[in-house]
Amino acid sequence: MQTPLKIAIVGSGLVGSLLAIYLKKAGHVVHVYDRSPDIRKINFSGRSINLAMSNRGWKALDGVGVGESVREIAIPMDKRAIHLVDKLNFQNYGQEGESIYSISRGTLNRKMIDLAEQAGTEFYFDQKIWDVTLSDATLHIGETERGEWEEKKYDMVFGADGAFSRIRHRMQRQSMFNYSQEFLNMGYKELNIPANTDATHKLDKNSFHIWPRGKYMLIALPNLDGSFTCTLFMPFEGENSFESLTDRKMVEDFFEKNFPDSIEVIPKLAEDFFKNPTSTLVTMKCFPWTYEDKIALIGDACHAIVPFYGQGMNAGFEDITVLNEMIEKYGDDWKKIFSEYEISRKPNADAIAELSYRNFMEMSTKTADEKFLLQKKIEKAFSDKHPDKWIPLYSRVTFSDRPYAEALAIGDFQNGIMEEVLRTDDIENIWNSPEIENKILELLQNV
Ligand SMILES: Cc1cc2nc3c(=O)[nH]c(=O)nc-3n(C[C@H](O)[C@H](O)[C@H](O)COP(=O)(O)OP(=O)(O)OC[C@H]3O[C@@H](n4cnc5c(N)ncnc54)[C@H](O)[C@@H]3O)c2cc1C
Ligand SMILES: NC(=O)C1=CN([C@@H]2O[C@H](COP(=O)(O)OP(=O)(O)OC[C@H]3O[C@@H](n4cnc5c(N)ncnc54)[C@H](OP(=O)(O)O)[C@@H]3O)[C@@H](O)[C@H]2O)C=CC1
Ligand SMILES: Nc1ccccc1C(=O)C[C@H](N)C(=O)O
Repeated sequence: MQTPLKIAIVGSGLVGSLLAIYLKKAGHVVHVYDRSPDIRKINFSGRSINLAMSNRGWKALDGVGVGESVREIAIPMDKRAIHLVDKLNFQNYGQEGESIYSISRGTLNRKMIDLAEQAGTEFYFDQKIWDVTLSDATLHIGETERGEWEEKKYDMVFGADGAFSRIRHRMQRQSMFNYSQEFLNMGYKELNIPANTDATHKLDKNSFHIWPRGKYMLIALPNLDGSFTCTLFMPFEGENSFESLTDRKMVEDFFEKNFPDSIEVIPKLAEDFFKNPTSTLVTMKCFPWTYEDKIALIGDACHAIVPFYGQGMNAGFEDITVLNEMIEKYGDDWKKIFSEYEISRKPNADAIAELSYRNFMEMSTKTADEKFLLQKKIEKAFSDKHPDKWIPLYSRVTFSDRPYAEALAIGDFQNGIMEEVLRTDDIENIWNSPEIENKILELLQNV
């Protein structure tokens, strides 16, 4: 146990509420503030309705003994179901028994807040934090940005307030604070595939469904009630864009032509299309993440990434695992804890930002390419035979807890080898031969 401090966490999202449990168990007084009403008392209407959870997320949950109760609300997806215009392909994510898990954001967030409260955390909802005084960890809270503010002083403040963090906003106004933000020219819109009348799923429920169409794509993740949440990713402007679909008929014709097998399972297509918002996608990077032993950013507040690897929450949960490792190592030396935490996490946050960006291309274009599926088969066959010599990039990111930066570097090296292997004559027929195995073994020597 550390010497007890009075700690405020800004943001009762996924990261803030899990962090609260960890800090409470370390012996601190923990207050969590959120600008929104208590998510347990309202109909959750947020975006990105379900999330894919993988190893790093589970590790952080298991670290405080809450993984089991979250597993109860998770649906395993062991493969991609790739919907081409005229056929359906499948691609396993990992080895037998390895899956990513679809979880409802609302249900998960409610559960985490319940668990944090049971652990002794105090929550304050409908409390907007507009500013923080870095030197003495004082929060400035009020109804409106221009109205009266109340001050609340703490020993330490964590900014877990998401991609548009106010705590980070204050840190940005220091010299030597680096910051960048980049919006994609692509947005997303959520649609719904309802359950069958007997509450079964209309598509295979243990697959992550993808309709890859190059510059745009549709995905669907299963929910416990038999429905799927679909997300359409598409450019804002130009041909095949949100801007170009202006009436019901255009939307229906677009889906009929491009996602023919989705039409019959999305009954309220046009209605949902015009009712639901088109949301933006942003990558945000910054450094440092901490100020003295007073303030620390965590989760999306210090590394918002595009969602295409399904790793944003997982990376935020891993921040907590690493912070906790530093707490266990350095005891009450918070300056050391903070500096080791940010040094350890920053290169990995940058690496998963890059990998996430690249994964759009993999999902929307490569999954529709037979050569790519062949590459995956070769990698799997080789890795089954030589697990000590080859772990595919996807598995390093998703099914391991090795650093993201290492996954990125090794993944690039492996990709160079695969490009060469795929250039072999008649590779379509000899991909599983000793010749190819030996070629890979040989290329692996050239480190
Ligand atoms: C479309 C989409 C799909 C995604 N899919 C996945 C996925 O499959 N897997 C995955 O791992 N990740 C996914 N993510 C990323 C994931 O949603 C985020 O990484 C995760 O929610 C970050 O959690 P957080 O707690 O840091 O921030 P948030 O969840 O944003 O929580 C921040 C909280 O802070 C509160 N807040 C903000 N400002 C203030 C303020 N000034 N005062 C008080 N409170 C404030 C907010 O109300 C909110 O409750 C996806 C993201 C998107 C956009
Ligand atoms: N990486 C990404 O591309 C993105 C990730 N996310 C993450 O997804 C999750 C769910 O997000 P969700 O609840 O839908 O978030 P929202 O998009 O609804 O954002 C929540 C609040 O942030 C403020 N905000 C939104 N857009 C901007 C902007 N461009 N500049 C400044 N402030 C802005 C708004 O505050 P106000 O009302 O005061 O203006 C808004 O109410 C969160 O984890 C979030 O961090 C969210 C968006 C993009
Ligand atoms: N959750 C997501 C949200 C949006 C886009 C992709 C995902 C993914 O999880 C992709 C998955 N990891 C894949 O590579 O097939």
